[in-house]
Amino acid sequence: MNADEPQDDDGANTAAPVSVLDEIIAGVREDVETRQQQVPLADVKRLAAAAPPPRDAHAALRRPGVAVIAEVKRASPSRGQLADIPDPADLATEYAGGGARCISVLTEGRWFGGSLDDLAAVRAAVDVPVLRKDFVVSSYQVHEARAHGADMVLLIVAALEQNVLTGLLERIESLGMTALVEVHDEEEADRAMEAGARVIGVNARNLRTLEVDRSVFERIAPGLPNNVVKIAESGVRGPHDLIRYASAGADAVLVGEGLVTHKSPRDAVAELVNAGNHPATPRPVR
Ligand SMILES: O=C(O)c1ccccc1NCC(=O)[C@H](O)[C@H](O)COP(=O)(O)O
Repeated sequence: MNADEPQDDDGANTAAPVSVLDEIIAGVREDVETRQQQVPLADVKRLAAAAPPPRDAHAALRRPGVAVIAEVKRASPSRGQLADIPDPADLATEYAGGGARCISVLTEGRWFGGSLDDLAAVRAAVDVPVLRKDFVVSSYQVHEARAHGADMVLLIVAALEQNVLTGLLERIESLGMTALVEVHDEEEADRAMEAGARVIGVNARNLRTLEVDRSVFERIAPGLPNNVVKIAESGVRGPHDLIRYASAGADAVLVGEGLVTHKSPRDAVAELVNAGNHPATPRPVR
C-alpha cells in the first residue's frame, strides 16, 4: 500500500478507484433523499396521477425506418460542458421539427446539468414521447418522472441489482410508460431480457473508461430477440454512424453530443432521419 494514500480509522484504503457510475449514483441518492424530504412520495404519486397520460414510446420506436431519439444534453462526465441550452423546450421543438421520434432529456444535475424542470418543459412543448434519462435507482424517481410528464424511463442494468431492476421495470410499465433498459455487455443483456425488457439500449460508452466503441452494439444486438426494440446509444456523429448501427440491427439511435454541438440541431436531426428512412438503409428484422 502507498503510505501517501488516505486511510480511514480501521486502516482501509479509502483511495480505491471508484467508477464514474458509482460517483454519479452516490450524488443521485443524496439528491433524491433531499427531494423526498421536500416532496413526500404520496404527493409525487398524486402529481403523477394528475399528469397528462403517457405517450406510447414503444409503438413510436417500432414504426418503419430507423428512429432518432434526440437528446437534450448540456454537459457530461466525458466532455464537460457541451452546449449552452438556455431553453430546452426550444431545442426539443427544433428536434421534433427535424423529425425526431422521441426526445431524451438528461435530468441529472451534478454531471449533466439537467433537471426535472427541463423534462416538464420539453414534455409540454412537443407531441412526441419524452424519455427521462437519469440514474434511476428508486421507485420515487419513477413516480417523479411520470409527475413531470415522462413517457419513457431509462434503467441502467449496471447500476441495479436484478430484483431492483425487475421491480423498477414493472413499476414503469404499470404506470403506462416504457422502460428503456441499458446494457453494456452480454451478461447485462441477459439480465435485461430476464427482467422482461421490451426495449433495450446498448450503450457504446464504457462506464469505466468513458470511451465510445461502436462495435459493442454490433457484438450484442444480434443476440437480442427480434421482438425487442434495439436502440444504439452514444457515438452517432452523423448519418454514417446511424447506417453502421442500422446494419447491425438498430431500430433507433440515441444522439446527444452530435446534435447539441451542431450549428443547426433541426438540420442535424433531419439528416439522420433521412438516412434512417432511406431505402438503402438496412431494416431491422422483426
Ligand atoms: O456522456 C457521458 O459522458 C456519460 C458518462 C457516464 C454515463 C453516461 C454518459 N452519457 C449518457 C449517455 O448515454 C449519452 O448521453 C447518450 O447515449 C448520447 O451519447 P452521445 O450521442 O455520444 O452524446
